Amino acid sequence: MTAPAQTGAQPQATTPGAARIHAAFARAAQEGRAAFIPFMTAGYPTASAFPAVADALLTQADLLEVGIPYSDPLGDGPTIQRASEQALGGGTSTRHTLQLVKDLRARHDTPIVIMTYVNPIYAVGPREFMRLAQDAGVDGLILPDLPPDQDLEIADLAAEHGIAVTFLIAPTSTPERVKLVAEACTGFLYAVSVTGVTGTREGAALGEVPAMLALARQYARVPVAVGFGVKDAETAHQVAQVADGVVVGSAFINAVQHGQDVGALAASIAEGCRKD
Ligand SMILES: O=P(O)(O)OC[C@@H](O)[C@@H](O)c1c[nH]c2ccccc12
Repeated sequence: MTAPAQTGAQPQATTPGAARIHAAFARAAQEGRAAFIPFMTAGYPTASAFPAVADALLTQADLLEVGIPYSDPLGDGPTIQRASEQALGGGTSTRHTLQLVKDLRARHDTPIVIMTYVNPIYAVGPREFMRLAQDAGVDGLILPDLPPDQDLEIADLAAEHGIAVTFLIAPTSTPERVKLVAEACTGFLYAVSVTGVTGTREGAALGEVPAMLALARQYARVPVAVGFGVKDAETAHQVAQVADGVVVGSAFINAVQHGQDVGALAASIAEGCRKD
């Protein structure tokens, strides 16, 4: 396995999920690309239509991020909030999300990471949640509202079940915070491109992102992905110059909502992820 671009550090594969995630980043890097990581809310637009949307994304994805719909999503902008409400209204629960992922993993070998706030994990029960996630073939968890120094139970249980964890940093994170978060990540590190909610980055400048990544790379033993506000091949290409992975969420929710061709958009953004 090769190290993530620009770090020289060897990713430490602490779990089978981490190994699969690191391999996906390494494969993309070998091909001269940042890993392409599309996001989709589970059960959106409906529970029955979700698998086809996910299949379209998975044909292009290096990793797929699946969101557990949740009623109080602090970090989510209006687009993803609406998708969550619609999915919840259609009956997509946390358990159902894990079943949808299990069905996807039966058809695809691409690593799948679950984005969830901690409440849905506690609602099911952390141990039961991890058991179901492992059984579904979940490779990693993205935990946007879990400070890695506050709840060691979740990260420990994830590791016990072979699942990697990802925490977030933002341009406002202090150097101490960046160090803490970067060292706690076992899958990849998620760097938020802006301070704010999903889907909101405006303008073309990368701003503080390169400095944030340079700091994160001093501590992270895992690849670093950037998300928030990437919406097309052009913005993906810009982020791909500095990041090991590019996360795209709201643009795909919008495409589904407007009946656009998700596979075509994914192909175009995946092409934008090349590093040149
Ligand atoms: O929607 P955007 O701007 O493309 O950003 C990705 C983001 O949606 C996805 O990773 C995500 C969805 N919900 C989240 C909550 C917190 C952090 C990240 C997320």
